[in-house]
Amino acid sequence: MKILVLNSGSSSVKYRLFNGTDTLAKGLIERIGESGGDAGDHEAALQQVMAAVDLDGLGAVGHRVVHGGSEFGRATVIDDELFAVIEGLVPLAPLHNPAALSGIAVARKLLPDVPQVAVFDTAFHQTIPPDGVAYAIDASLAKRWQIRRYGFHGTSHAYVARKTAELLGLPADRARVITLHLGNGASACAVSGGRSVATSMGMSPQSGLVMGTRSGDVDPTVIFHLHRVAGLPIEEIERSLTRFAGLQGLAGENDMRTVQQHRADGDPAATLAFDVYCRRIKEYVGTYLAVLGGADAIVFTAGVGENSPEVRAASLAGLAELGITIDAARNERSERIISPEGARVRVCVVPTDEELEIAQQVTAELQK
Ligand SMILES: Nc1ncnc2c1ncn2[C@@H]1O[C@H](COP(=O)(O)OP(=O)(O)O)[C@@H](O)[C@H]1O
Ligand SMILES: CC(=O)OP(=O)(O)O
Ligand SMILES: [Mg+2]
Repeated sequence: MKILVLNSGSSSVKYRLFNGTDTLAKGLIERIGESGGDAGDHEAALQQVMAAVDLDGLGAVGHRVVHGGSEFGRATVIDDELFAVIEGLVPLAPLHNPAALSGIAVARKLLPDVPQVAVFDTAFHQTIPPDGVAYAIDASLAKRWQIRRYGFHGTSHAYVARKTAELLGLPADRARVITLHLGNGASACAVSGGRSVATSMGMSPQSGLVMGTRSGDVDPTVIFHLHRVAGLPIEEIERSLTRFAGLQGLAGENDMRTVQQHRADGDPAATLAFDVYCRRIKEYVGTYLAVLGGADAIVFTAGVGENSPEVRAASLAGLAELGITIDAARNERSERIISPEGARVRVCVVPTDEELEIAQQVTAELQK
């Protein structure tokens, strides 16, 4: 079946046209809404995508939808009701869900007879047990306002955990894998027998690891303090913690390649940013080793995870006592397995492929 996959991000749209698992066409429209960007807004970007690909004989459109709330554990065909649900979740994923909604709206208008299917970042994390999703806050408030951990990047964590188990010949129903998705957004996940049991992002894609422009974990008092003592309006605090935090906040650069260059040149701010970034990863690895009771594999993926030997080495340094070591030469070459022969915990580099995973989930859903 011919499937168009749309991965609409906060400022970009990635698209890929599949026939089965073969890629017929793909592309990226970047810096949407910025001066000199590829498109003025998401709608214009999606019109460009639709004009660029041959839509003849298309069987379905698969949409990456970041926030699906509590209800969706699998890919779901989009009708008016689901569209409204995704709209209702915009406050919980303000950087991401609006982009997906424009993609769905444009695709429905141009292709009214083609099924549109949503694949949610949150779906894979529906298996996290109640004690892994509840925040210890007033339970009546949490219930009324849907406050809980949802978790994100699920499509990527699911794909990479499965690929890792295949690569290492681990039994799919028992493998314990810690997946580290380090892209612009970044999150860690503990996967037991192919099911997510813990993840670092929470109610929104804001908590957990340090990211390009997002803070990751901070004490909530930071927000009260910035409001009450520093006098910043709440919108400005949100902007600061989502757009001017993370690597950007610490080093003035959101791109890990630039941070690494400045660090190599001896810039103290870039050095601190790199160290905070890697230390946070190590803290989550320790947490998930405890949650899983040990791990068969730790796997790095996405832009930073797949391409930065420095981040991989620093994040797992000093863990030999726990059976975790990295072979420097293998790491430098970004080989699939970067732990030494015979290591108790295998350390891997496995490229993610959210678009392929979305296409496969869409096919499975429509053939059900
Ligand atoms: N060779 C590299 N070394 C370090 N970081 C890299 C390298 N290549 C890409 N990256 C980083 O990967 C990040 C983007 O990851 P990616 O998975 O493409 O993001 P997205 O979430 O937009 O899909 C950027 O911070 C970029 O700096
Ligand atoms: C959920 C999320 O953070 O996505 P991205 O990494 O694409 O921003
Ligand atoms: Mg991404």
